[in-house]
Amino acid sequence: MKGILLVNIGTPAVCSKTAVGKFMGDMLSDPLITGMPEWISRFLARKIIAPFSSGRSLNKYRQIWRKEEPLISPLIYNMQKLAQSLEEKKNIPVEIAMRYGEPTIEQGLKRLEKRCPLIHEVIIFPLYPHYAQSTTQTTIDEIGRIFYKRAHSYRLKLVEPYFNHPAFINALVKNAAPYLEDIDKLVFSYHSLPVDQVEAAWKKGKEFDYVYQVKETNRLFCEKIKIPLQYTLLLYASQRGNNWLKPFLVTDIADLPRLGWKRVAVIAPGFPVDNLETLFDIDIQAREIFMKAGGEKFVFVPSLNYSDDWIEAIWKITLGV
Ligand SMILES: C=CC1=C(C)c2cc3[nH]c(cc4nc(cc5[nH]c(cc1n2)c(C)c5CCC(=O)O)C(CCC(=O)O)=C4C)c(C)c3C=C
Ligand SMILES: [Fe+2]
Repeated sequence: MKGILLVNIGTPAVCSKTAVGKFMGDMLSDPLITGMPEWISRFLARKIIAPFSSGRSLNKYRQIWRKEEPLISPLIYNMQKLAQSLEEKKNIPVEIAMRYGEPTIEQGLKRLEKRCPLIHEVIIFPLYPHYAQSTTQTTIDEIGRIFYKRAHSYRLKLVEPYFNHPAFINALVKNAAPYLEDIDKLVFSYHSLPVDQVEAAWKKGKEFDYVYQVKETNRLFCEKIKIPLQYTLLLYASQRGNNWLKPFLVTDIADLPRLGWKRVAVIAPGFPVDNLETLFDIDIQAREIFMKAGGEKFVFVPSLNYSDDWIEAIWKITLGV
């Protein structure tokens, strides 16, 4: 029997300062996130960054946290719904796991093992379509650590970045099409990254090249939906420093009304399920900046979440067809 583990970056367990601080502390202790040695990352994360900036992040989480039952983070909610639908539609056990926070990857694997004692293959499906050391690589490393600690009696299949898979592009197009009428510009928003991390990986080839991969997704999306690439704009969001990939969404979105683009749609193909970075950084923060700068219409394109086309895409990507 086979099983699927959907993996994402993580989210706080509850909407409180302690939980947000813990999540940020775990994440920012990872040398693959910070690019610094482990002991420095750990010290800065737990003693300085988490205590001092968790209040600001909590304020953002408060605005996007689910207001109806279940009162959980949207990222967990969307992943649970996705797992449930995938399991029902494809008749395969599916669990979810987080790189930071819970359920951990180890807990996710144990849940699959418990549910299916005869499991012979676990397919790890990262909810990051593009390679980054802070997502793809740290997930691979964590799985390595888990497998080193104790013996496992099944084989592992790790799904590679699927930024150009036709089924992923098809799901993006089907999901976005209803939102793209009557707009002047389509903005592709991707998570920004430290330039040194991107450059170090890019030298290894296209399989590791974040910027190449996001541009490929955009090109294939435009080709499929039949809109010229010139009608779109690539911006990077959620940067945490100046030497991160530019142009930044928060600065450049404010220029668009002055340039004559007063009606925009923003899509974030790097996030298959909605989370803080889409629901706050784009739908709340970028919207406010754009409208204050004279924009007339701001359309937020929701992530794929648990749509049927996305479930079909996961299935095809998993099977390698
Ligand atoms: C494409 C996906 C992501 C990349 C690449 C990424 C890089 C990255 N992130 C941080 C620091 C933080 N990320 C935080 C939250 C967060 N990040 C992603 C995705 C990517 N991060 C998601 C999906 C989420 C959370 C979502 C949720 O709970 O809904 C946070 C915490 C909160 C905040 O204030 O934003 C931090 C901090 C770094 C430093 C980095 C690359 C080096
Ligand atoms: Fe992040």
